[in-house]
Amino acid sequence: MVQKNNNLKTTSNGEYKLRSIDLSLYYGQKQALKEVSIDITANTVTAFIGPSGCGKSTFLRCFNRMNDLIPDVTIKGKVLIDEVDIYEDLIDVYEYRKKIGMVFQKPNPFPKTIFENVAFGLRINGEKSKSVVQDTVENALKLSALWDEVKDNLHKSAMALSGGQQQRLCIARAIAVKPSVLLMDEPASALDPISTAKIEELIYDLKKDFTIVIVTHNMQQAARISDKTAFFYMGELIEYDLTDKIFTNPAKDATQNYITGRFG
Ligand SMILES: Nc1ncnc2c1ncn2[C@@H]1O[C@H](COP(=O)(O)OP(=O)(O)OP(=O)(O)O)[C@@H](O)[C@H]1O
Repeated sequence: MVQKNNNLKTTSNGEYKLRSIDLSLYYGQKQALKEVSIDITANTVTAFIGPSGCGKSTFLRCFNRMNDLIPDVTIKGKVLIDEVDIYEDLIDVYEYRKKIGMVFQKPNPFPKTIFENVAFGLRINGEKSKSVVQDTVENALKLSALWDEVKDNLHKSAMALSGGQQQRLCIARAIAVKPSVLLMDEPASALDPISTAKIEELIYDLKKDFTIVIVTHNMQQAARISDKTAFFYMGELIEYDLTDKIFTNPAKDATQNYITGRFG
């Protein structure tokens, strides 16, 4: 059973791992995010919920500057990681992206062995020590609750794994380079219920070491695994609070209507 942390620190700015301040984002003329401000505490799970097209994924992608890759995007406001504004011109995007791991909706292992998938980021970072690579791969696979299933097949193709195993492999690949933040965009929506349960347990375990932000359409999932929940609607952050509060006694009618299935 997932244990929630209902005593999250929310007082002083210095305590937050991730923040956005009045963040607006436009795709061309179309405004997809409207002055979104949020503070996320380290070592918590935060769920972004809301109807399709409300801006959840766009907002998630602001935290690793993935929207920079999309032409004609304009971003106003601030995004801070460890109190550093990541949209400041001087920041080294390559360096700070190492702090952020990302897991996508569909598992996307490389057509390489299981071992090489997890070792990939270390190799890119120039790690030469065989024993460091070996130990890191093993630890990442253990943290991702995949080690026991793959330890005898590390040099077989990752493509032969099941969808759920592939997704845990992608989590292992993301955490092998020791980010401090894990962004997950509907990481279980393409998986069967058993694999989904494994990913949910894993997310809960990983928050000891990582700050996790997850976009999900599955409200039961948000209720089960997250400490705080942010409800978005039409590009606005409508309500952000402890998950138990959002799902039992939300402050806004729109949140209430959404969680009770009245729209979305
Ligand atoms: N690359 C893009 N170019 C133009 N518009 C985009 C782009 N990506 C998203 N949008 C638009 O921005 C708005 C927010 O989209 P986004 O994908 O962030 O929403 P979402 O809440 O994650 O939706 P879903 O739950 O369906 O994934 C939508 O109107 C979408 O059409």
